[in-house]
Formats: sequence, C-alpha cells, structure tokens
Amino acid sequence: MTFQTLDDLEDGQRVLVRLDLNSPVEDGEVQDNRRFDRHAETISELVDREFEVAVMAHQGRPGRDDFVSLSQHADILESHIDSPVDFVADTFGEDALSAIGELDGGDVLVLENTRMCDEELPEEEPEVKAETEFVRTLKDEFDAYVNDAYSAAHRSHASLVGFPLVMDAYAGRVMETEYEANTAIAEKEFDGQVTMVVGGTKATDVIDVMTHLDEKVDDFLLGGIAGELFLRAAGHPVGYDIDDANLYDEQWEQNSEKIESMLEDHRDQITLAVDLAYEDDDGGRAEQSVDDIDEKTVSYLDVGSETVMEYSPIIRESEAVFVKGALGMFEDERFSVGTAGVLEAIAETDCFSVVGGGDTSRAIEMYGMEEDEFGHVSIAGGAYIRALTGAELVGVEVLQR
Ligand SMILES: Nc1ncnc2c1ncn2[C@@H]1O[C@H](COP(=O)(O)OP(=O)(O)OP(=O)(O)O)[C@@H](O)[C@H]1O
Ligand SMILES: O=C(O)[C@H](O)COP(=O)(O)O
Repeated sequence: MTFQTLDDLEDGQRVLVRLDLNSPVEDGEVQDNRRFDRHAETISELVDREFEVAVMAHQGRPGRDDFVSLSQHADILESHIDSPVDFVADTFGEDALSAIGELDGGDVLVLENTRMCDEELPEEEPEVKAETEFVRTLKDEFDAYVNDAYSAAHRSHASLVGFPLVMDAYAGRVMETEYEANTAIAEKEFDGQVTMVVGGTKATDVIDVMTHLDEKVDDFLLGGIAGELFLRAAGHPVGYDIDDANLYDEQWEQNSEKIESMLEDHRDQITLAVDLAYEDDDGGRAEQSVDDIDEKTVSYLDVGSETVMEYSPIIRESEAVFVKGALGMFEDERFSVGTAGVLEAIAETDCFSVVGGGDTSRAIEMYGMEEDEFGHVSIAGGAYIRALTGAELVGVEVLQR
C-alpha cells in the first residue's frame, strides 16, 4: 500500500508538517544531528515551492531532563536551510494561531514542543486523537498535513495519527525514503548469520521487539541499559537505579517477565556483556568483570573492552548486522569504547548492515566513520526495529488509509 507524497501536493498551500527533531540535550543545549539534516530536505522543498509551513515536533518526555522547548531546534533547522525559521512558544493557543495567520508563502514557523500539549501523549486510537481540541483547532488553519516523522511513527500520538483522519495527508521525503528502505530491509532474506546489537536507554521498546525477532535473528549482542537489565535477570546485581535517574527500575517492572522468559527459551541466542565500565574516583574510565560485581555502587556507562573483543568476531562472521541503541554513553569519549568498537567492527566487515536510532546514528560521524561504510543508516530507532518485525507503524498506516 502506498501513500500520497509531496509530488501529489498542489503548490502554494498552507501546510502543517510533522517532523521528528527529538535530539540529545547536553547541559540544556540541543545537539545538532542528522535528523535536522534529513528533514531540511523536506522543508527546503516546501519553501522553494512557496508553501506556508508550520512545523510540529516533540522533544523528550515530561519529567525528563531533555523535555525542553523547541526554540533551539528552530535555530538549528534554520542553519540547515537557506531561509529564516521562526518559532512561537505555543502549541495551538492564541499565540500559535496568530503566528500561523501571519505566514506568507515560503515562510517556516516552528510551533512549541507538541508534548507540552496534554492531549498529545497518551497512546490512544487515531479516531480518539482526531477528536482532540489540539487537532480540531489546528486542522482549520491548514489545507494539508505532511508527516515526515517516520522515526516517531510507532507512537499513536495526536500530532502523528490525529490529523490524517481529518485532513488531506501526505508523506514527506524522509517518511518516503525511510519507509521504502526499512520495508525493503524487513523483507530481505539472509542465508548466513544475522546479528542484532541491542542497547540504548529505551529498553522497553527493544525488548518488546526482540521477542518478535527471535526467528529472524541468530545472535543478540546486548549492551546499554537494555543489556544491564538482561544481566540483572541473569543474576548479576546491575541494572538497578542508584540515584534519581530512573532509567532501570521502571523498565525492569515492565519487562522483567519477558526478559526472564527470553533468557530461559533463547539463552543460546543472547550474548551478554562480560565486563562493564564506570567512572572512577579520578574521573577516568575503569572496567570491572561482571562476575566480580557483588553490589551496584556505581553507574555502569559502557560495556568493557573484553566484551568488545567477544562481540567483534561474532560480527565478523555475520552476513547481516542490525544495530539499535548504543552500548554505552558514547557522547562522552571515555564511554565510547563499546559503541565505537562495535561500529568499527561492522564497518570493517563485508556484511549487510543497518544502524538505527536518532542518537546511535550520531556515533558514526563522532568516531570518524562514514555513512557509506554501512548498508543503511536510519534516523529511526524504535520505528525501524518495529518495521523489521513486519509490523505496521500506526503513523504510516493512517497515511495510507
Ligand atoms: N549504560 C548507559 N547509561 C546511560 N546511557 C546510556 C547507556 N548506554 C547507552 N546509553 C545512551 O543511549 C542512547 C541511545 O539510545 P536510545 O535508546 O535513545 O536509542 P536511539 O539510538 O537514539 O534510538 P531512538 O531513535 O529510538 O531514540 C545514547 O545517547 C547513550 O548515551
Ligand atoms: O527518538 C525517537 O525514537 C522518537 O522521536 C520517539 O521518541 P519517544 O521514544 O520519546 O517516543
């Protein structure tokens, strides 16, 4: 099934565009990344064709440090296209409507973080989202809706699934290319070994998907927060929160049964880290064998060098390698050994590879690798691995109705 694209959109209209600009935030500063670069292509095309463009996007989640305004995103987006990008600190209230009313052909306006609107987040059916005041108010201001946010298309949120039910809806260029690439990849068959490197912070997303990929993937190599939860299930005292970070315990509550049953039924397909890295008292990197950890007293921020040495030959023997999520907090060079080591092993190997994730794909350029050393680099994380299972993404599905 296909959707309408920008080729089907009549010139000069007022368009409401959903991008995924969800980015890493370090000390309050939004970090530029390839999501801006890729979405700039869609926005530039709309500007060149004299559309009046308003952009919706989200950043972080309420209660987390990365839940910030989109004002910096507007500036970064502007630096990727050749024309001004305005920002209004409002999602669909009077200020937003007045700024939208002032748009002229070729103008771009970024609206405030959609997740600051109460109706955006709860996961509900598209039909319910279409009835929200948020959707009902904004839809009257525009002639068409464009969804370019493939990487958020696994979420049934108002800005993603509500508008297509009540407006003419189109796929942007990123939506089109990511959908085509990931669908083709999901249909690929491999004769040899298929390996999936699973890490990152969104353990709930990856563990759900792992349970659906156990026939397609021969070897899961674990790291990141997800890997620590598997180590906890295997009897090691890691994968617990030791401060207010709230990265582990809630995800453990949600997933412990699934993890335990995966370990029980598929132990031979799951490879766990043998050592982990942490920050020592002098601010350096220290490593500890998993077997020597009696109690969690520090935050483990990377897998250790021994683990990279165990994972690399498995990668070298693979016909296909999929990566979702970083093996450590690679943004800090001290904790990049796992992520950079595994990506380098993939780049050096003649296998088919896909690296996905808004954050994870950033590690490629940070550590001196080139995108063309990999089969496909997706700016989608959760959406791409869900697509690998052959499942429809709700945000894509409503565009195809
Ligand atoms: N042990 C760890 N402790 C803290 N953070 C970690 C650890 N391991 C990995 N990370 C962080 O995980 C992040 C990447 O994982 P995340 O789950 O956000 O995936 P992603 O690649 O960005 O995919 P998505 O697009 O779904 O967000 C990195 O920014 C990295 O710093
Ligand atoms: O970064 C992502 O994977 C998407 O923007 C979805 O964000 P979320 O996991 O916070 O819903």
